[in-house]
Amino acid sequence: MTQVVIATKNRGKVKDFEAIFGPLGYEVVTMLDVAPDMDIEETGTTFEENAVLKAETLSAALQTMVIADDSGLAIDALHGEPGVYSARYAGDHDDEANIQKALRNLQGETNRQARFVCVIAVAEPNKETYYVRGECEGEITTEKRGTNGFGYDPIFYVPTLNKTMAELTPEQKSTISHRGAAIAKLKEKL
Ligand SMILES: O=P(O)(O)OP(=O)(O)OP(=O)(O)OC[C@H]1O[C@@H](n2cnc3c(O)ncnc32)[C@H](O)[C@@H]1O
Ligand SMILES: [Mg+2]
Repeated sequence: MTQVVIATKNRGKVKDFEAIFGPLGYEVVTMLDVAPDMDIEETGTTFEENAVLKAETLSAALQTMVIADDSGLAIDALHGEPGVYSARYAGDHDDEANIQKALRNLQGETNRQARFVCVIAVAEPNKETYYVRGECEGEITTEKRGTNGFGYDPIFYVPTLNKTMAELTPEQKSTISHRGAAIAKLKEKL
């Protein structure tokens, strides 16, 4: 089976990638499998910078093609916060604390418009790195709903489906999500 190496340690993202690459006949391999002790510091100020950084660092270490995903939530009323800091907004990868901070900062706010952004970078030895970007529009709820997915999914409402991201199956999520949109663009390039 052909392997795709993803420079991530986020099990939620891995599930999203498997939902899309699995049916295409690819085996998804991640940093948890091939480089569990490696930590790539996300020093960039944009999703693009961080995605390229993660893909190129792991690709150089493994000398193989690597895909990386840098993503996050941009809330209009909070001027795009938490943005590239989505994973470490309130606590390092503490989804619950991050959600509570977002809800607290939006208390009494009527503008709930937000979008998920996903930039996927592809790095390969001796080739030029490239990236694609996907977005998904939604609204921040006032309380959590649903238990699927990860991160901010329980408070991200998708008006067209009348559900939060956490109320969707992984397959449903991939058809409308920022990650699904980015992977669709990626498939055209691979
Ligand atoms: O860097 P890696 O190891 O890939 O994993 P990470 O969780 O640190 O990933 P990011 O640096 O890209 O930060 C993305 C954060 O944005 C949020 N996020 C991204 N995509 C999401 C999605 O589909 N649903 C909910 N939250 C998401 C979530 O809090 C993630 O931790
Ligand atoms: Mg990260």
